[in-house]
Amino acid sequence: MDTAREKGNVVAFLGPKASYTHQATLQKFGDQNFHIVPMTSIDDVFAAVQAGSATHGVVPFENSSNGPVLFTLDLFADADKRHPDIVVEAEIYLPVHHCLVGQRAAKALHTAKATDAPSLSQVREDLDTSPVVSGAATPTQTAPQPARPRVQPLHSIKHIQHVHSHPQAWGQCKAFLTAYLKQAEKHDVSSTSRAAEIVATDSTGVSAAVSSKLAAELNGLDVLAEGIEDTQGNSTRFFVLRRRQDVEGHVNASSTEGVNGPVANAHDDQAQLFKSLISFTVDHAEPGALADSLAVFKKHGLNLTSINTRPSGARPWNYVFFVELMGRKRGDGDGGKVNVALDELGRVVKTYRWLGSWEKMTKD
Ligand SMILES: O=C(O)C(=O)Cc1ccccc1
Repeated sequence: MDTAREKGNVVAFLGPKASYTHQATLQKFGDQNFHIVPMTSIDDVFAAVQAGSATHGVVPFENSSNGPVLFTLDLFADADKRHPDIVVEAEIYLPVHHCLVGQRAAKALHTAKATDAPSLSQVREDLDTSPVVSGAATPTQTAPQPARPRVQPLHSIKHIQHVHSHPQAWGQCKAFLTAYLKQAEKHDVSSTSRAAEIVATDSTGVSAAVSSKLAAELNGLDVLAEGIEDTQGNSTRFFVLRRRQDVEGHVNASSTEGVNGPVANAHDDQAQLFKSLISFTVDHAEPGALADSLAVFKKHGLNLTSINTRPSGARPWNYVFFVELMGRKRGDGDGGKVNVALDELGRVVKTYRWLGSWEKMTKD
C-alpha cells in the first residue's frame, strides 16, 4: 500500500507524464513523500483539490512572454461557484524550451500505410532532405516585419500537416510556427504531453506536437526542431493549490512564519517576501468603481504586481478583476496591512475573494 497516499499526501497535476506541469511538480515535490497523480485537465486539478481527493494541485498560471493561462484564471474566477475553497499556497518557476516533435519524413514514409494515399504522396514529395522551408515569414499589412524564428528545423518538416499543442504554446512559438508551419492545421489539446501522445498514435506521420524533449522521448518521437520558443529565457509560473481550511493557521515549513498564520508580531516590511492574489467584481454602472477599488491598495501602501480581467460569467460584458500584490494576509483579526485593505475593499466592491498568500520565489 502506498504510504504517501495513505497519509493523504496527494498532488494532482495537469498531465499526462512529461507535461511542463509534471516537471514543475517534480521540482517542488519530487524529493518528498508525495503521491503524484496526473489529471486530464486544469479543471480536474481544481476539482480534485476542492473535493479533497488531492491535498495539493499544480496548475500553469502565467508565461513570461505569452501572459496568463486563461483556463486557470477562469477557474479562479469561479463563475459556477464550484471551487469556493481553493487558494494558492506556493509558486514554482520553470524554464520552458519547446520542441517540435513527430516522425522524421523518411520514417513517416515507412510507417504510412498504402491506404493513406494523400499523406503518403505528400511525404514522398517531402523526402527532399533540405531541412528548412524558407524560414522567412511573409510580410502582411498587419505584420510588415514578422519576427524571425530563433532556430531552424533539424530535419525536413514539409510533411507536417497537423500540429497539436496546448493553446499557451502557440503564443510562445509564434515566429517559428508562422515561418515554417503556416499551412499546417493547429489543434488545441489539454496539455503539451497529451499532444505528444496523440502524435505517437498517428501512423501516417503527418502530425507533430509542440511539447518538451522529455515528452518526445517518452512517446518514441523524433525531435524535429528544438528551442522553438520566441524568447530566450521563456519561463512559466505554476501555482500550488490547496484548500483554504488546510492552510489557515498552518506554518509553512520553508518560511519563518505562517502563510496565513497566527504570528502576531510579524512585521509588514516582510511584505517583500510574500505575494497575494485577490479577485473582485465592481458595479459596472458606477463611474470610478474600479479606480476606488485600486485606491484602497494604494492607501495601504500595497504594491500591485499584476492586474488581469476575465468575463465574470454572470452577465455579458461584466468582468472579474484579479490583482496580485506584495504582502500576505495574516490570521483573521491579526491586523496586517493586507487584512485591513481587504476589509476596506469589501466596502467598495460588489464581491471579493482572497485567493491565497505565498512566499515569493523570485529575487527582484
Ligand atoms: O504543462 C503543460 O504541458 C501544458 O500544456 C501547460 C503549459 C503549456 C505551455 C507552457 C507551459 C505549460
